[in-house]
Amino acid sequence: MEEILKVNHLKVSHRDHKVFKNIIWDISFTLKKNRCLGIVGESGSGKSITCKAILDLLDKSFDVKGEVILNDIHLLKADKRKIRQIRGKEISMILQNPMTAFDPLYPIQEQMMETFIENLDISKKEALVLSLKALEDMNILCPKDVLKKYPYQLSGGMLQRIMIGITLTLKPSIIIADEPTTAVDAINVGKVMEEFERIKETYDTSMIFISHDLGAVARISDDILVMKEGEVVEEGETQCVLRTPKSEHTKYLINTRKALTDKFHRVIG
Ligand SMILES: Nc1ncnc2c1ncn2[C@@H]1O[C@H](COP(=O)(O)OP(=O)(O)OP(=O)(O)O)[C@@H](O)[C@H]1O
Repeated sequence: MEEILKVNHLKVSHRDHKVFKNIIWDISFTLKKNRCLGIVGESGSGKSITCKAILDLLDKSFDVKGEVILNDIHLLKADKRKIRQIRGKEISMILQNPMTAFDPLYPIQEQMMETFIENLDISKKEALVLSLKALEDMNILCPKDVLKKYPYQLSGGMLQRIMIGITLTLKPSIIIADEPTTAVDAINVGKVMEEFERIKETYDTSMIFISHDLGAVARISDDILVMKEGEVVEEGETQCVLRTPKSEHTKYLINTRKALTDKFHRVIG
């Protein structure tokens, strides 16, 4: 299977005055074309830092070593302009909190149009058509009204679905979704997850899906990477790893998830 993104011996450390801390020890993995790689691990295991390091989104207090190769381009060696282009066109990130991705001062329509004009080099008229289509594709009701709203007038779930719509319109080769349901209310979590399943089925894209929720990762990913304290403790095809986990930590995550599900079933009878 064709590999689209290769991460080799990634190491990340952080320096705050005289305090030095290793965050990612030495991890390697690949994202295969048209597959979804789930990265699972408890809070603080290094999932977000790994993805930010890949996209050069960490500030100067972090030191990043190793190789990140996207279609033969070495991202950690590429100049800032090239990286910015890649972030817009090749790799898109869907963040934990969609509220932070939107500017509170402008209506959704203006922000969507600006993003499309900047990244797709199209006219205002075309950008408006695309904005409407992006919301329609997400099955968002009354899309014309939604476009007129300010971010604070919409729920976290709605904003995240709009974010997904924007991302899909840009047609990146890779989508990185970092805990995309964290800021979404319980009622809308299902809808956002359904959108991710639809992306997998319908679009020609490869995806990294990060979550501390093993259930969500199991539902969406083809391959899985289990992280603990900045290291990869297990990797492989998701169904295979979940059926026959080798690492004690994977077993622990599976049992924790099972205990939660059992409790839920007891509560709802
Ligand atoms: N800005 C920062 N400065 C210093 N250390 C940081 C910073 N951001 C994260 N870290 C540290 O890096 C480690 C990994 O954090 P990271 O955010 O990648 O974890 P995570 O697995 O994504 O957790 P979560 O599920 O809570 O988002 C943690 O020990 C965290 O304290």
